[in-house]
Amino acid sequence: MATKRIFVITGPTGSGKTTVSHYLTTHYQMPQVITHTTRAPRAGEVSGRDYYFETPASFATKHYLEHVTYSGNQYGSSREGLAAAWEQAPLISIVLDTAGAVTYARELGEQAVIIYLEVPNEQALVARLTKRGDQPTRIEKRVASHEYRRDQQLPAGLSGHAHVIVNDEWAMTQRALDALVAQYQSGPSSVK
Ligand SMILES: Nc1nc2c(ncn2[C@@H]2O[C@H](COP(=O)(O)OP(=O)(O)O)[C@@H](O)[C@H]2O)c(=O)[nH]1
Ligand SMILES: Nc1ncnc2c1ncn2[C@@H]1O[C@H](COP(=O)(O)OP(=O)(O)O)[C@@H](O)[C@H]1O
Repeated sequence: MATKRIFVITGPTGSGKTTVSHYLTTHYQMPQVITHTTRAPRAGEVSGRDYYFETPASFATKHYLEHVTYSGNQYGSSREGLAAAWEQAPLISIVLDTAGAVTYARELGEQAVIIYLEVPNEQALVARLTKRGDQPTRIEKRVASHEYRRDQQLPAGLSGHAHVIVNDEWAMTQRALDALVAQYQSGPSSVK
């Protein structure tokens, strides 16, 4: 049985975390751990596929490995969700803010393969969020939030532990992801 690992996809809003997660699911059938949130669904988002959308009361009833407040909403990932995804395959993925990624690196050690995404040009990032359909007021609030500013830097707790991918041209990102999957499908490895 191959070693169980989790690809933890992190980075600021708009850096491409959802896009990368979707790519890993569609090209490598990598199950994604679905997390819980009290934020309202965006157009097209479905509960149980994108998130489990919760009320503050229902959010409080779950058992979390870690949970955070991000830009005024709560988010959390459960141990049960992790176990359920590993039942399906040894390589799974999750999308987290950088605080969650630090917790995973600390709790799971080498089992957590951290992928930190960045988009160096903020204007390009805002243009992507606009194209995604985010409301201008929502983008302003997000970009001004403490959590967004914090997630623009690789946290000290992940330094030497994260694979940094500059998500500028998608073809380059895809190549970096393909190389990483090949590396972990063929056995254990260290961060380069
Ligand atoms: N720590 C943690 N972060 C989460 C969890 N679920 C989602 N996030 C992160 O919360 C942040 C806000 O997510 P979202 O509202 O979907 O906005 P997005 O950044 O535009 O994708 C993102 O950085 C997500 O990666 C979770 O269970 N735990
Ligand atoms: N390399 C890329 N080039 C251009 N647009 C991209 C690229 N990667 C992602 N996008 C687009 O940018 C927007 C934000 O990406 P998304 O995956 O939703 O980010 P996040 O989950 O980190 O907030 C989406 O509309 C997505 O299609």
